[in-house]
Amino acid sequence: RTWRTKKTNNQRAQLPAGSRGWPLVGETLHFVSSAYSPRPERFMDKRRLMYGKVFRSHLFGSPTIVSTDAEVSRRILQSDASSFVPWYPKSLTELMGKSSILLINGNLQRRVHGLIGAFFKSPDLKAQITGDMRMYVQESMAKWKDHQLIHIQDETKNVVFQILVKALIGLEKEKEMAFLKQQFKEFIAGLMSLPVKLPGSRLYRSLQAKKRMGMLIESIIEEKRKNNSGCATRDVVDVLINDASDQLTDDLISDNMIDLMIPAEDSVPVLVTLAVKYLSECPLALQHVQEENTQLKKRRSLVGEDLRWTDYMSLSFTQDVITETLRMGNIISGIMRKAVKDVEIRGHLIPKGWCVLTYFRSVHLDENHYGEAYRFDPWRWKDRDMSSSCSFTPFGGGQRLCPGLDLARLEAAIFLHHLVTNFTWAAEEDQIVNFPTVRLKRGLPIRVRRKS
Ligand code: HEM
Repeated sequence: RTWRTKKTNNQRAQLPAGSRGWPLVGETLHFVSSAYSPRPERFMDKRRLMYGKVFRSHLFGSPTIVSTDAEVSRRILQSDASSFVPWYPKSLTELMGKSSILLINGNLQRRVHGLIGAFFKSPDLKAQITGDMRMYVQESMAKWKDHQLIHIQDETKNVVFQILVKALIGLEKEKEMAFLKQQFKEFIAGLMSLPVKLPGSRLYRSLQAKKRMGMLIESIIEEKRKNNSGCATRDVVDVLINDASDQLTDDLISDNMIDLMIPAEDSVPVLVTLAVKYLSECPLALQHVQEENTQLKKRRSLVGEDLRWTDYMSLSFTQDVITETLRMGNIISGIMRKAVKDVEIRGHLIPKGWCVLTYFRSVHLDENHYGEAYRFDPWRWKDRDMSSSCSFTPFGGGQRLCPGLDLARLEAAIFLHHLVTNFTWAAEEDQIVNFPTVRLKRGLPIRVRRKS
Protein backbone atom coordinates (compact mmCIF):
# COMPACT_ATOMS: atom_id res chain seq x y z
CA ARG A 1 0.00 0.00 0.00
CA THR A 2 1.35 3.43 -0.85
CA TRP A 3 0.76 6.38 1.43
CA ARG A 4 1.65 9.20 -0.90
CA THR A 5 -1.79 10.75 -1.13
CA LYS A 6 -5.34 10.04 -0.08
CA LYS A 7 -8.48 11.63 -1.42
CA THR A 8 -10.57 13.26 1.28
CA ASN A 9 -13.38 15.70 0.61
CA ASN A 10 -12.14 16.22 -2.93
CA GLN A 11 -8.78 17.38 -1.63
CA ARG A 12 -5.58 15.47 -1.76
CA ALA A 13 -4.07 14.98 1.68
CA GLN A 14 -0.35 14.53 1.32
CA LEU A 15 1.97 12.41 3.32
CA PRO A 16 4.35 15.05 4.72
CA ALA A 17 7.86 15.20 3.28
CA GLY A 18 10.72 13.81 5.35
CA SER A 19 13.18 10.98 5.67
CA ARG A 20 13.00 7.39 6.96
CA GLY A 21 16.63 7.56 8.09
CA TRP A 22 18.53 4.30 8.57
CA PRO A 23 16.98 0.84 8.33
CA LEU A 24 15.46 -0.24 11.70
CA VAL A 25 16.69 2.68 13.83
CA GLY A 26 15.35 5.34 11.46
CA GLU A 27 16.29 8.79 12.77
CA THR A 28 16.14 7.80 16.44
CA LEU A 29 19.87 8.22 17.07
CA HIS A 30 19.86 11.76 15.68
CA PHE A 31 16.77 12.55 17.67
CA VAL A 32 18.22 11.21 20.92
CA SER A 33 21.66 12.81 20.54
CA SER A 34 19.95 16.11 19.86
CA ALA A 35 17.61 15.56 22.83
CA TYR A 36 20.62 15.17 25.15
CA SER A 37 22.09 18.48 23.98
CA PRO A 38 21.17 21.91 25.37
CA ARG A 39 19.15 22.54 22.20
CA PRO A 40 16.98 19.45 21.56
CA GLU A 41 14.85 21.39 19.07
CA ARG A 42 17.80 21.41 16.62
CA PHE A 43 16.63 18.04 15.26
CA MET A 44 13.30 19.69 14.43
CA ASP A 45 14.77 23.01 13.25
CA LYS A 46 16.86 21.29 10.61
CA ARG A 47 13.91 19.34 9.24
CA ARG A 48 11.52 22.27 9.45
CA LEU A 49 13.80 24.14 7.09
CA MET A 50 13.95 21.25 4.63
CA TYR A 51 10.39 19.91 4.79
CA GLY A 52 8.14 22.39 6.63
CA LYS A 53 6.61 22.46 10.09
CA VAL A 54 5.01 19.05 9.70
CA PHE A 55 7.32 16.31 8.47
CA ARG A 56 7.72 12.58 8.50
CA SER A 57 10.44 10.63 10.26
CA HIS A 58 11.06 7.22 11.79
CA LEU A 59 11.45 7.29 15.58
CA PHE A 60 11.60 4.63 18.30
CA GLY A 61 10.75 1.84 15.87
CA SER A 62 7.76 3.48 14.26
CA PRO A 63 7.11 5.66 11.23
CA THR A 64 6.20 9.00 12.75
CA ILE A 65 4.71 12.31 11.67
CA VAL A 66 6.23 15.16 13.65
CA SER A 67 4.15 18.30 14.12
CA THR A 68 5.84 21.53 15.16
CA ASP A 69 2.83 23.46 13.91
CA ALA A 70 0.67 24.85 16.72
CA GLU A 71 -2.63 24.51 14.87
CA VAL A 72 -1.97 20.97 13.60
CA SER A 73 -0.89 19.90 17.12
CA ARG A 74 -4.03 21.42 18.59
CA ARG A 75 -6.18 19.43 16.16
CA ILE A 76 -4.33 16.23 17.06
CA LEU A 77 -4.79 16.79 20.81
CA GLN A 78 -8.46 17.57 20.35
CA SER A 79 -9.15 14.42 18.39
CA ASP A 80 -10.63 11.53 20.32
CA ALA A 81 -9.80 7.85 20.41
CA SER A 82 -11.54 7.23 17.09
CA SER A 83 -8.50 8.94 15.48
CA PHE A 84 -5.58 8.80 17.94
CA VAL A 85 -4.68 6.83 21.07
CA PRO A 86 -1.77 7.56 23.46
CA TRP A 87 1.56 6.05 22.57
CA TYR A 88 4.40 5.45 25.04
CA PRO A 89 7.62 3.41 24.89
CA LYS A 90 7.05 -0.28 25.65
CA SER A 91 8.74 -0.22 29.07
CA LEU A 92 6.35 2.53 30.14
CA THR A 93 3.19 0.74 29.02
CA GLU A 94 4.39 -2.41 30.76
CA LEU A 95 4.80 -0.48 33.98
CA MET A 96 1.56 1.42 33.72
CA GLY A 97 -0.73 -1.53 33.12
CA LYS A 98 -3.77 -1.65 30.85
CA SER A 99 -6.18 0.35 32.99
CA SER A 100 -3.93 3.36 33.52
CA ILE A 101 -5.53 6.78 32.97
CA LEU A 102 -2.57 7.58 30.76
CA LEU A 103 -3.52 4.73 28.41
CA ILE A 104 -7.26 4.12 28.59
CA ASN A 105 -9.64 5.70 26.09
CA GLY A 106 -13.29 6.49 25.53
CA ASN A 107 -15.88 6.69 28.32
CA LEU A 108 -13.74 5.30 31.08
CA GLN A 109 -10.93 7.83 30.42
CA ARG A 110 -13.43 10.70 30.32
CA ARG A 111 -15.01 9.51 33.57
CA VAL A 112 -11.75 9.12 35.51
CA HIS A 113 -10.30 12.32 34.00
CA GLY A 114 -13.46 14.24 34.91
CA LEU A 115 -13.51 12.99 38.50
CA ILE A 116 -9.84 13.67 39.11
CA GLY A 117 -9.94 17.02 37.32
CA ALA A 118 -12.96 18.22 39.32
CA PHE A 119 -11.32 17.19 42.58
CA PHE A 120 -8.04 18.94 41.78
CA LYS A 121 -9.95 22.09 40.84
CA SER A 122 -12.04 22.09 44.03
CA PRO A 123 -11.47 25.03 46.40
CA ASP A 124 -11.51 22.62 49.36
CA LEU A 125 -8.57 20.65 48.05
CA LYS A 126 -6.68 23.80 47.16
CA ALA A 127 -7.23 25.13 50.68
CA GLN A 128 -6.00 21.83 52.14
CA ILE A 129 -2.98 21.75 49.86
CA THR A 130 -2.10 25.35 50.67
CA GLY A 131 -2.06 24.58 54.39
CA ASP A 132 -0.10 21.34 53.95
CA MET A 133 2.35 22.87 51.54
CA ARG A 134 2.99 25.80 53.86
CA MET A 135 3.60 23.40 56.74
CA TYR A 136 5.99 21.16 54.78
CA VAL A 137 7.82 24.09 53.18
CA GLN A 138 8.25 25.89 56.50
CA GLU A 139 9.37 22.67 58.17
CA SER A 140 11.91 22.09 55.45
CA MET A 141 13.17 25.71 55.31
CA ALA A 142 13.43 25.94 59.11
CA LYS A 143 16.35 23.51 58.85
CA TRP A 144 18.30 25.70 56.40
CA LYS A 145 21.31 27.37 57.99
CA ASP A 146 22.96 30.58 56.87
CA HIS A 147 25.46 30.01 54.03
CA GLN A 148 24.35 26.41 53.68
CA LEU A 149 24.25 24.92 50.19
CA ILE A 150 20.68 23.87 49.42
CA HIS A 151 19.77 21.69 46.44
CA ILE A 152 16.44 23.09 45.30
CA GLN A 153 15.50 20.08 43.18
CA ASP A 154 15.83 17.67 46.13
CA GLU A 155 14.09 19.97 48.60
CA THR A 156 11.09 20.47 46.33
CA LYS A 157 10.93 16.80 45.45
CA ASN A 158 10.62 15.89 49.08
CA VAL A 159 7.88 18.40 49.81
CA VAL A 160 5.88 17.75 46.64
CA PHE A 161 5.87 13.99 47.10
CA GLN A 162 4.31 14.26 50.54
CA ILE A 163 1.62 16.66 49.29
CA LEU A 164 0.87 14.43 46.35
CA VAL A 165 0.55 11.23 48.36
CA LYS A 166 -1.76 12.94 50.83
CA ALA A 167 -3.93 14.36 48.02
CA LEU A 168 -4.09 11.02 46.24
CA ILE A 169 -4.51 8.47 49.01
CA GLY A 170 -4.71 10.47 52.23
CA LEU A 171 -1.50 8.99 53.63
CA GLU A 172 0.42 11.01 56.19
CA LYS A 173 2.13 8.48 58.45
CA GLU A 174 5.87 9.01 58.29
CA LYS A 175 6.85 5.36 58.18
CA GLU A 176 4.49 4.45 55.35
CA MET A 177 5.40 7.63 53.50
CA ALA A 178 9.08 6.68 53.62
CA PHE A 179 8.23 3.18 52.41
CA LEU A 180 6.17 4.52 49.52
CA LYS A 181 8.88 6.99 48.55
CA GLN A 182 11.48 4.25 48.46
CA GLN A 183 9.28 1.96 46.38
CA PHE A 184 8.33 4.74 44.00
CA LYS A 185 11.98 5.52 43.39
CA GLU A 186 12.57 1.88 42.51
CA PHE A 187 9.45 1.86 40.31
CA ILE A 188 10.27 5.01 38.36
CA ALA A 189 13.83 3.89 37.64
CA GLY A 190 12.42 1.39 35.14
CA LEU A 191 10.37 3.83 33.10
CA MET A 192 12.98 4.12 30.38
CA SER A 193 14.42 0.63 30.59
CA LEU A 194 14.66 -2.21 28.10
CA PRO A 195 11.30 -3.99 27.84
CA VAL A 196 12.64 -7.25 29.32
CA LYS A 197 10.67 -8.74 32.20
CA LEU A 198 13.07 -11.46 33.33
CA PRO A 199 13.74 -11.73 37.10
CA GLY A 200 16.51 -9.34 38.07
CA SER A 201 15.98 -7.03 35.09
CA ARG A 202 15.36 -3.33 35.68
CA LEU A 203 11.77 -3.60 34.45
CA TYR A 204 11.10 -6.65 36.65
CA ARG A 205 12.36 -4.86 39.77
CA SER A 206 10.19 -1.86 38.95
CA LEU A 207 7.13 -4.06 38.56
CA GLN A 208 7.87 -5.70 41.92
CA ALA A 209 8.07 -2.26 43.53
CA LYS A 210 4.74 -1.36 41.95
CA LYS A 211 3.23 -4.52 43.42
CA ARG A 212 4.42 -3.57 46.91
CA MET A 213 2.97 -0.08 46.52
CA GLY A 214 -0.26 -1.59 45.23
CA MET A 215 -0.59 -3.76 48.34
CA LEU A 216 -0.28 -0.76 50.63
CA ILE A 217 -2.77 1.29 48.59
CA GLU A 218 -5.26 -1.58 48.41
CA SER A 219 -5.19 -1.90 52.19
CA ILE A 220 -5.94 1.83 52.41
CA ILE A 221 -8.85 1.46 49.98
CA GLU A 222 -10.21 -1.50 51.97
CA GLU A 223 -10.01 0.51 55.19
CA LYS A 224 -11.75 3.44 53.54
CA ARG A 225 -14.53 1.24 52.18
CA LYS A 226 -15.10 -0.17 55.68
CA ASN A 227 -15.34 3.23 57.37
CA ASN A 228 -16.80 5.07 54.44
CA SER A 229 -19.76 7.25 55.33
CA GLY A 230 -20.22 8.00 51.64
CA CYS A 231 -19.85 11.75 51.81
CA ALA A 232 -16.38 12.89 52.86
CA THR A 233 -13.99 13.33 49.95
CA ARG A 234 -10.61 14.24 51.28
CA ASP A 235 -8.48 12.62 48.61
CA VAL A 236 -8.65 11.15 45.11
CA VAL A 237 -9.30 7.62 46.42
CA ASP A 238 -12.40 8.93 48.25
CA VAL A 239 -13.61 10.52 45.02
CA LEU A 240 -13.16 7.34 43.02
CA ILE A 241 -14.66 4.94 45.58
CA ASN A 242 -17.68 7.21 46.02
CA ASP A 243 -18.32 7.13 42.27
CA ALA A 244 -21.72 5.54 41.70
CA SER A 245 -20.80 3.64 38.54
CA ASP A 246 -19.37 0.19 39.09
CA GLN A 247 -16.66 0.66 36.47
CA LEU A 248 -14.00 1.61 38.97
CA THR A 249 -12.70 -1.54 40.63
CA ASP A 250 -10.23 -1.48 43.53
CA ASP A 251 -7.52 -2.74 41.21
CA LEU A 252 -8.13 0.04 38.75
CA ILE A 253 -8.13 2.66 41.50
CA SER A 254 -4.98 1.34 43.12
CA ASP A 255 -3.07 1.07 39.83
CA ASN A 256 -4.10 4.55 38.85
CA MET A 257 -2.93 6.10 42.10
CA ILE A 258 0.56 4.92 41.24
CA ASP A 259 0.26 5.96 37.59
CA LEU A 260 -0.95 9.40 38.63
CA MET A 261 2.28 9.87 40.48
CA ILE A 262 4.24 9.51 37.21
CA PRO A 263 3.26 12.85 35.63
CA ALA A 264 3.00 14.62 38.99
CA GLU A 265 5.98 13.56 41.07
CA ASP A 266 8.81 15.00 39.03
CA SER A 267 7.25 17.79 37.00
CA VAL A 268 6.40 20.20 39.83
CA PRO A 269 9.87 20.03 41.46
CA VAL A 270 11.45 20.64 38.06
CA LEU A 271 9.13 23.58 37.45
CA VAL A 272 10.14 25.17 40.76
CA THR A 273 13.82 24.45 40.23
CA LEU A 274 13.81 25.98 36.75
CA ALA A 275 11.95 29.03 38.04
CA VAL A 276 14.60 29.54 40.75
CA LYS A 277 17.34 29.14 38.12
CA TYR A 278 15.78 31.63 35.70
CA LEU A 279 15.13 34.11 38.53
CA SER A 280 18.71 33.77 39.76
CA GLU A 281 19.85 34.78 36.27
CA CYS A 282 17.43 37.70 35.97
CA PRO A 283 17.86 40.04 38.98
CA LEU A 284 15.14 42.45 37.84
CA ALA A 285 12.50 39.70 37.67
CA LEU A 286 13.66 38.39 41.05
CA GLN A 287 13.33 41.84 42.55
CA HIS A 288 9.74 42.15 41.22
CA VAL A 289 8.82 38.74 42.61
CA GLN A 290 10.33 39.69 45.96
CA GLU A 291 8.41 42.96 46.10
CA GLU A 292 5.11 41.42 45.07
CA ASN A 293 5.37 38.63 47.61
CA THR A 294 6.66 40.78 50.46
CA GLN A 295 3.83 43.26 49.99
CA LEU A 296 1.21 40.53 50.09
CA LYS A 297 2.80 38.93 53.13
CA LYS A 298 2.75 42.30 54.94
CA ARG A 299 -0.87 42.94 54.00
CA ARG A 300 -1.94 39.58 55.32
CA SER A 301 0.11 39.75 58.50
CA LEU A 302 -1.36 43.20 59.32
CA VAL A 303 -4.76 41.55 59.61
CA GLY A 304 -3.23 38.50 61.26
CA GLU A 305 -4.09 36.05 58.48
CA ASP A 306 -2.21 33.40 56.56
CA LEU A 307 -2.18 33.55 52.78
CA ARG A 308 -5.02 31.72 51.08
CA TRP A 309 -4.74 29.76 47.84
CA THR A 310 -6.49 32.58 45.99
CA ASP A 311 -3.74 34.95 47.19
CA TYR A 312 -1.01 32.84 45.65
CA MET A 313 -2.90 32.53 42.38
CA SER A 314 -3.46 36.29 42.27
CA LEU A 315 0.26 37.14 42.46
CA SER A 316 0.24 38.22 38.85
CA PHE A 317 3.96 38.71 38.27
CA THR A 318 4.85 35.50 40.13
CA GLN A 319 2.33 33.64 37.96
CA ASP A 320 3.89 35.22 34.85
CA VAL A 321 7.27 33.93 36.05
CA ILE A 322 5.76 30.44 36.31
CA THR A 323 4.21 30.76 32.84
CA GLU A 324 7.48 31.91 31.32
CA THR A 325 9.30 29.05 33.08
CA LEU A 326 6.83 26.59 31.57
CA ARG A 327 7.39 28.10 28.11
CA MET A 328 11.18 28.06 28.28
CA GLY A 329 11.57 24.91 30.35
CA ASN A 330 9.38 22.58 28.28
CA ILE A 331 9.13 20.04 31.06
CA ILE A 332 7.01 17.88 28.75
CA SER A 333 8.50 18.68 25.37
CA GLY A 334 5.92 16.81 23.35
CA ILE A 335 3.35 14.04 23.27
CA MET A 336 3.11 10.90 21.20
CA ARG A 337 -0.09 9.45 19.78
CA LYS A 338 -0.82 6.62 17.37
CA ALA A 339 -3.32 6.95 14.51
CA VAL A 340 -5.99 4.23 14.58
CA LYS A 341 -7.18 5.19 11.08
CA ASP A 342 -5.95 7.40 8.25
CA VAL A 343 -6.33 10.94 9.52
CA GLU A 344 -6.16 14.13 7.50
CA ILE A 345 -5.31 17.40 9.19
CA ARG A 346 -4.87 20.60 7.21
CA GLY A 347 -3.86 18.74 4.11
CA HIS A 348 -1.42 16.44 5.94
CA LEU A 349 -2.05 12.73 5.84
CA ILE A 350 -1.29 10.74 8.99
CA PRO A 351 -1.59 7.11 7.95
CA LYS A 352 -3.23 4.45 10.12
CA GLY A 353 -0.72 2.76 12.44
CA TRP A 354 1.78 5.65 12.30
CA CYS A 355 2.83 7.58 15.37
CA VAL A 356 2.50 11.30 15.63
CA LEU A 357 4.67 13.51 17.84
CA THR A 358 3.24 16.91 18.72
CA TYR A 359 6.41 18.75 19.66
CA PHE A 360 5.55 21.74 21.88
CA ARG A 361 9.12 22.80 22.43
CA SER A 362 9.55 24.03 18.85
CA VAL A 363 6.36 26.09 19.14
CA HIS A 364 7.30 27.54 22.54
CA LEU A 365 10.70 28.61 21.20
CA ASP A 366 9.47 29.88 17.83
CA GLU A 367 10.43 33.51 17.17
CA ASN A 368 7.18 33.98 15.25
CA HIS A 369 5.18 33.28 18.38
CA TYR A 370 7.57 34.73 20.97
CA GLY A 371 10.02 37.50 20.10
CA GLU A 372 13.51 36.78 21.49
CA ALA A 373 12.21 33.34 22.30
CA TYR A 374 15.36 32.24 24.16
CA ARG A 375 15.23 35.16 26.59
CA PHE A 376 13.54 34.70 29.98
CA ASP A 377 11.01 37.51 29.87
CA PRO A 378 8.06 37.16 32.27
CA TRP A 379 6.88 40.67 31.24
CA ARG A 380 5.86 39.26 27.85
CA TRP A 381 2.84 37.66 29.57
CA LYS A 382 1.43 40.91 30.86
CA ASP A 383 -1.97 41.34 29.22
CA ARG A 384 -1.39 38.34 26.98
CA ASP A 385 -4.22 35.82 26.98
CA MET A 386 -2.77 32.34 26.98
CA SER A 387 -6.00 30.40 27.43
CA SER A 388 -7.18 30.76 23.83
CA SER A 389 -3.77 30.34 22.27
CA CYS A 390 -2.63 27.06 20.78
CA SER A 391 0.98 28.29 20.81
CA PHE A 392 1.22 27.71 24.58
CA THR A 393 0.54 24.11 25.58
CA PRO A 394 2.85 23.04 28.43
CA PHE A 395 -0.06 21.05 29.90
CA GLY A 396 -1.22 19.56 26.59
CA GLY A 397 -4.79 20.16 25.50
CA GLY A 398 -8.09 18.64 24.45
CA GLN A 399 -9.37 15.46 26.07
CA ARG A 400 -6.24 14.76 28.04
CA LEU A 401 -5.40 18.28 29.19
CA CYS A 402 -3.40 17.91 32.39
CA PRO A 403 -5.85 17.78 35.32
CA GLY A 404 -3.04 18.82 37.69
CA LEU A 405 -2.26 22.17 36.10
CA ASP A 406 -3.77 24.39 38.80
CA LEU A 407 -2.10 22.31 41.44
CA ALA A 408 1.28 22.64 39.76
CA ARG A 409 0.97 26.43 39.57
CA LEU A 410 -0.24 26.69 43.16
CA GLU A 411 2.55 24.54 44.56
CA ALA A 412 5.17 26.45 42.60
CA ALA A 413 3.80 29.81 43.79
CA ILE A 414 3.77 28.70 47.44
CA PHE A 415 7.36 27.49 47.32
CA LEU A 416 8.57 30.65 45.58
CA HIS A 417 6.69 32.82 48.08
CA HIS A 418 8.42 31.27 51.08
CA LEU A 419 11.78 31.26 49.39
CA VAL A 420 11.83 34.91 48.30
CA THR A 421 10.26 36.31 51.47
CA ASN A 422 12.62 34.47 53.83
CA PHE A 423 15.91 34.12 51.96
CA THR A 424 18.39 35.70 49.62
CA TRP A 425 20.67 33.35 47.73
CA ALA A 426 23.46 32.90 45.23
CA ALA A 427 22.97 30.06 42.75
CA GLU A 428 25.93 27.94 41.73
CA GLU A 429 26.61 27.06 38.11
CA ASP A 430 24.35 24.27 36.87
CA GLN A 431 23.12 22.87 33.58
CA ILE A 432 19.71 21.87 32.31
CA VAL A 433 19.58 18.29 31.06
CA ASN A 434 16.68 17.68 28.67
CA PHE A 435 16.57 13.93 28.20
CA PRO A 436 14.97 11.52 29.05
CA THR A 437 13.34 14.00 31.41
CA VAL A 438 14.14 17.64 32.10
CA ARG A 439 16.22 18.24 35.21
CA LEU A 440 19.15 20.22 36.59
CA LYS A 441 22.38 18.26 36.43
CA ARG A 442 23.45 19.16 39.98
CA GLY A 443 19.94 19.74 41.34
CA LEU A 444 20.55 23.52 41.43
CA PRO A 445 22.68 24.19 44.51
CA ILE A 446 22.05 27.63 45.99
CA ARG A 447 23.83 29.21 48.95
CA VAL A 448 21.13 30.70 51.13
CA ARG A 449 21.04 33.49 53.63
CA ARG A 450 18.09 34.13 55.92
CA LYS A 451 16.63 37.62 55.73
CA SER A 452 16.68 39.49 58.99
C1 HEM B 1 4.60 21.33 35.80
C2 HEM B 1 3.86 20.33 36.03
C3 HEM B 1 3.12 19.50 35.01
C4 HEM B 1 3.23 19.47 33.65
C5 HEM B 1 4.18 20.29 32.75
C6 HEM B 1 2.28 18.50 33.16
C7 HEM B 1 2.06 18.23 31.82
C8 HEM B 1 1.11 17.35 31.35
C9 HEM B 1 0.81 17.13 29.96
C10 HEM B 1 1.51 17.79 28.78
C11 HEM B 1 -0.19 16.21 29.88
C12 HEM B 1 -0.90 15.68 28.63
C13 HEM B 1 -0.54 14.24 28.32
C14 HEM B 1 -1.26 13.71 27.09
O1 HEM B 1 -1.93 14.46 26.38
O2 HEM B 1 -1.11 12.52 26.82
C15 HEM B 1 -0.51 15.83 31.24
C16 HEM B 1 -1.45 14.88 31.59
C17 HEM B 1 -1.70 14.49 32.86
N1 HEM B 1 -1.23 15.08 34.02
FE1 HEM B 1 0.09 16.60 34.12
N2 HEM B 1 1.62 17.95 34.22
C18 HEM B 1 2.09 18.54 35.38
C19 HEM B 1 1.66 18.30 36.67
C20 HEM B 1 0.73 17.36 37.02
C21 HEM B 1 0.26 17.13 38.36
C22 HEM B 1 0.70 17.88 39.60
C23 HEM B 1 -0.65 16.09 38.27
C24 HEM B 1 -1.46 15.40 39.33
C25 HEM B 1 -1.58 15.69 40.52
C26 HEM B 1 -0.76 15.70 36.89
C27 HEM B 1 -1.55 14.69 36.42
C28 HEM B 1 -1.76 14.41 35.09
C29 HEM B 1 -2.61 13.33 34.60
C30 HEM B 1 -3.38 12.34 35.44
C31 HEM B 1 -2.57 13.36 33.20
C32 HEM B 1 -3.27 12.43 32.23
C33 HEM B 1 -4.64 12.90 31.87
C34 HEM B 1 -5.34 11.99 30.87
O3 HEM B 1 -4.68 11.33 30.05
O4 HEM B 1 -6.57 11.95 30.90
N3 HEM B 1 0.09 16.50 36.15
N4 HEM B 1 0.28 16.55 32.11
